[in-house]
Amino acid sequence: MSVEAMTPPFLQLRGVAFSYRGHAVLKGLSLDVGRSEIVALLGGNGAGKSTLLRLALGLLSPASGEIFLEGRAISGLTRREIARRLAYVPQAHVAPFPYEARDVVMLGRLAENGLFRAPGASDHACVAAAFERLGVGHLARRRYTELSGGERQMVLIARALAQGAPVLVLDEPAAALDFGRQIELLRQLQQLAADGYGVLMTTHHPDHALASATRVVLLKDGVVLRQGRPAETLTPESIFDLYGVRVAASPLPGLFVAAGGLQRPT
Ligand SMILES: Nc1ncnc2c1ncn2[C@@H]1O[C@H](COP(=O)(O)OP(=O)(O)OP(=O)(O)O)[C@@H](O)[C@H]1O
Repeated sequence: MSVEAMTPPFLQLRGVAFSYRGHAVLKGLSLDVGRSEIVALLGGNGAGKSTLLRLALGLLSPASGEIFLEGRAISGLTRREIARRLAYVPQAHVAPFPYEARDVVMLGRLAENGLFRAPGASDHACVAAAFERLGVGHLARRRYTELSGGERQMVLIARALAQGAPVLVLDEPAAALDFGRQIELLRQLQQLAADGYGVLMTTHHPDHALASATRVVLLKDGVVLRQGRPAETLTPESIFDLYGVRVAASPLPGLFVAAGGLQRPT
């Protein structure tokens, strides 16, 4: 058996169910995120996508079923152990204090350092590398509160990279971005996946999933309606089942495919 086959996926959900005060949101849901995978989670408003992310982050506990990070049950991991395995990118938010963007990214190092150790040279190098990798080094000294929504989103992704976890969990990462930056973001995610990261993201854009995901998971009524390769899974029928709207077979309305895939012309 190959090493690949023996290594457990970065993230596994097995039969996960969850209710908010008697309101069942997830009813037995299973999915995996492995190395170099981009898993896009789609579902209508209120389908339970954010709830699923909160469960994966260990912020909520399932009523039944199990969640594993690198094969270890999340229920047995400390917050720090979870943070070393999984980094969360929330939707771009406004910070209460005018930190410099590089200080926001340094927060990603907390998982490694804890609250009481001052950042060292290796932490500063890690933060600089995260900015560099995303091509947004020019934002490092800017005040986070003065950045645009799209710029903040890139800073939050840099923070997740600085955390050093192999799985990135992103909540609608393209929501605040203009069209060009959406394409750029998806390209970045593809590059990160090519480098071995596992990516789990929610999206309201089937076209984003088609363009970038290795697998899509369609969530409805608390269960996985379908999951599989984007081109085979995102069909007019499944879009209708998911959102109740009829779309043409090809191209989907509103779908603009960047020439040559997601590569931006240089
Ligand atoms: N803290 C909470 N207490 C009670 N109910 C909640 C809570 N958070 C979410 N819900 C409910 O759980 C369901 C799933 O919500 P969730 O935010 O996970 O959906 P979502 O798929 O992320 O939705 P959207 O696409 O609109 O962001 C909704 O019916 C919502 O009203």
